[in-house]
Amino acid sequence: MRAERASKPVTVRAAAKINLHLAVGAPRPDGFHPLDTVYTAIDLYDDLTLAAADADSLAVDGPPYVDVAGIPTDASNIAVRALAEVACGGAHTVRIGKRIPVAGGMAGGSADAAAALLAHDRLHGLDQSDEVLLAQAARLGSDVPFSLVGGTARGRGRGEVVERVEDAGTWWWVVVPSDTGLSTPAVYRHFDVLRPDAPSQPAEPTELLAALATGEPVRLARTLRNDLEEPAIDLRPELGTLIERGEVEGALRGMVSGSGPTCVFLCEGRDEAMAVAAGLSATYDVVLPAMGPVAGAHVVTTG
Ligand SMILES: C[C@](O)(CO)[C@H](O)COP(=O)(O)OP(=O)(O)OC[C@H]1O[C@@H](n2ccc(N)nc2=O)[C@H](O)[C@@H]1O
Ligand SMILES: Nc1ncnc2c1ncn2[C@@H]1O[C@H](COP(=O)(O)OP(=O)(O)OP(=O)(O)O)[C@@H](O)[C@H]1O
Repeated sequence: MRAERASKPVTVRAAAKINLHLAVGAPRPDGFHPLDTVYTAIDLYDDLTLAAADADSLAVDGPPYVDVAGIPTDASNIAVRALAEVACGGAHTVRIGKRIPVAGGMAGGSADAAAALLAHDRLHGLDQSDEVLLAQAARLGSDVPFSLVGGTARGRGRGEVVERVEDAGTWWWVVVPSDTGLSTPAVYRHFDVLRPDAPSQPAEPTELLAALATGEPVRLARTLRNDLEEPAIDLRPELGTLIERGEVEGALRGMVSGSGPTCVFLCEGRDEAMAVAAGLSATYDVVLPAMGPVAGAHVVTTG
């Protein structure tokens, strides 16, 4: 969220997230679930380029593992919704270079929304405050404020109230996307079926925050938690098999990312991540080593 000003096309890079702690409470009257979560941003990015134009247009491309066909190119695209939210008049071309799996539980759409908000601000030289951008982000989705902030941060409310937390580590991951996405609302609905006794206050990440401050991966692995893992695996039993396999290959811990179906594996370091990735590649087509934490949405090119 650094201030850079430009009237030429602006490219903003925004990262995928992993929920290191995702504690979910009983649904609120508005249907959303209260969360206590700790997000971390990893070096798997979407790049969004915004330019002023005579007519609106949107184009998306990405490597074969990205389900480009599953991304709407009309007004329902969340990047387009973000621009509509902040519309200052005038048309835009939007180009999204997508690397974050679609409907994968890694906040891919949220990353694009955050990128669009920041690109719009910089393209038009608005230089709005972080508070204004964060409020715009929260209106677009629960994960969008974190996509702006990046690093490692705690999220409360429905996930949109974010504050940075101390993180002394460089964490190495292996990311394994699925061919077919999972609907976030469907996973929350299944959580409600499996956990009718969910508490109104979600569990706090006390042990996890202490582990983050030590920078020790073995300790972090012991404290990872995702309350949406059980419903995601119940909907997609093959995810349980994948998690077991990654741990056999040497990961400290495997887990479902957010609402899934992407699975992520925390490893002791870079070499171990490469070895786990090589082992999983024998069976799984797309296996992506990654590290974090990395920055939130930021300008990479202007003009
Ligand atoms: C699963 C997570 O990725 C974990 O970080 C998020 O909770 C989902 O965040 P998101 O995709 O930005 O979600 P939103 O676009 O705000 O909401 C999509 C849908 O997810 C469900 N939802 C989302 C967040 C939340 N705290 N409770 C919910 O029940 C609701 O059905 C909502 O209609
Ligand atoms: N720019 C976008 N990129 C990806 N999907 C989009 C976009 N705009 C709208 N969508 C729609 O949103 C749905 C959810 O996509 P997204 O990739 O954000 O899921 P997700 O990563 O599981 O989200 P989260 O982790 O925040 O719950 C897609 O199936 C698609 O129909």
